[in-house]
Amino acid sequence: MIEVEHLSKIYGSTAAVEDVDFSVEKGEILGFLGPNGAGKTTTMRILSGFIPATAGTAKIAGYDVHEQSLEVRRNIGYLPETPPLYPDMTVEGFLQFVARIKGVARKNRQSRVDWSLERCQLEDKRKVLIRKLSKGYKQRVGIAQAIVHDPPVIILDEPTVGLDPKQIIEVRNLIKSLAGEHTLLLSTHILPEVSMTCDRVTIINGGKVVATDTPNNLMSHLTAKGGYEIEIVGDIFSLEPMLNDLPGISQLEIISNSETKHHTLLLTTDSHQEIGKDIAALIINQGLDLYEMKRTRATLEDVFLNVITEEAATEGKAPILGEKSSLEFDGETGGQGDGE
Ligand SMILES: Nc1ncnc2c1ncn2[C@@H]1O[C@H](COP(=O)(O)OP(=O)(O)OP(=O)(O)O)[C@@H](O)[C@H]1O
Repeated sequence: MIEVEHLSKIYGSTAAVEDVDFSVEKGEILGFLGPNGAGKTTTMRILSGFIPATAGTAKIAGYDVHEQSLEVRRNIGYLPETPPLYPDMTVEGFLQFVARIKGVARKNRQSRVDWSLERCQLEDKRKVLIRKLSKGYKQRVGIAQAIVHDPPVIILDEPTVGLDPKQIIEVRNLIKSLAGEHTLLLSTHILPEVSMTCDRVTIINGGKVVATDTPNNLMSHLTAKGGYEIEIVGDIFSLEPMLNDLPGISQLEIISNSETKHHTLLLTTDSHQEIGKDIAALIINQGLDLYEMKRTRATLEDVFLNVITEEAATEGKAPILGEKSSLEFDGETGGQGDGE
């Protein structure tokens, strides 16, 4: 449904997007994940026909975004980072207006408007002026205007930015409910958003695609970096060398309280072997009290940092871990909503 090949956009001397390839299958939600300035908005603006690419091709539902822009506009619903709303119109009036300019036949307009109001849970706000709505409701109107002409492809640029945690959950549920009958491309710099919402994720950094896979596959590539977190009480002098000698353990960190003899063991394993029972046996045989033992696995954060660090290393650049600050690891930090 969305096919992007060798897409590039150069602004003067800045390559905002460089040789980007990805595709989105019918009914799928693809997350487009990257830190600020990665090239997400630029790619989405090219796909929705707002700006031309410098090189490469992009097709929406089989139509070339450059050569067949009219067909592309009919087949696409786009929510930019800032929704294009008219504050002095009512919700229903605005959706009627958008349906008209998007070419919905007069006889179908009211049913399309009613459908999008219902899908976005806006029915009781239909007569309210847009300027009187909370940020969360405005975002729903933004999504409603993107789907009112029933496009098969929906592109959403950072749809949950600035929403409070309750609004974030509501908008994510709405997005998930649109998949299946629609194909969605969703940009975000919030890591948990992709694992919660998307079927696959394309990671973009510095204008280039650095990985594409399902969130689970991306994480399982790093299972080798999993390990165990263990809480024990007792004397651990003889346990420490035994653990270090145990095959499959690549790293051992111990945080101890010498007064209470309470120790937290952080073990990193370097293989796919399950060695939990061997570790537990060693602890018990040493006469220590085992309070808690849990498996720790790679997270999407690890995947993201891993791929962008590898990318920087292969290009001879310094690792860009500093950019971590522009990527939210905790998606529930919005907090601008004015209540619903
Ligand atoms: N009109 C423009 N003129 C010049 N440079 C631009 C323009 N638009 C974007 N850029 C640059 O292109 C790069 C990619 O920007 P883009 O907005 O696509 O990133 P993004 O991943 O969407 O980031 P954000 O989440 O901050 O919007 C950045 O370095 C940006 O400064």
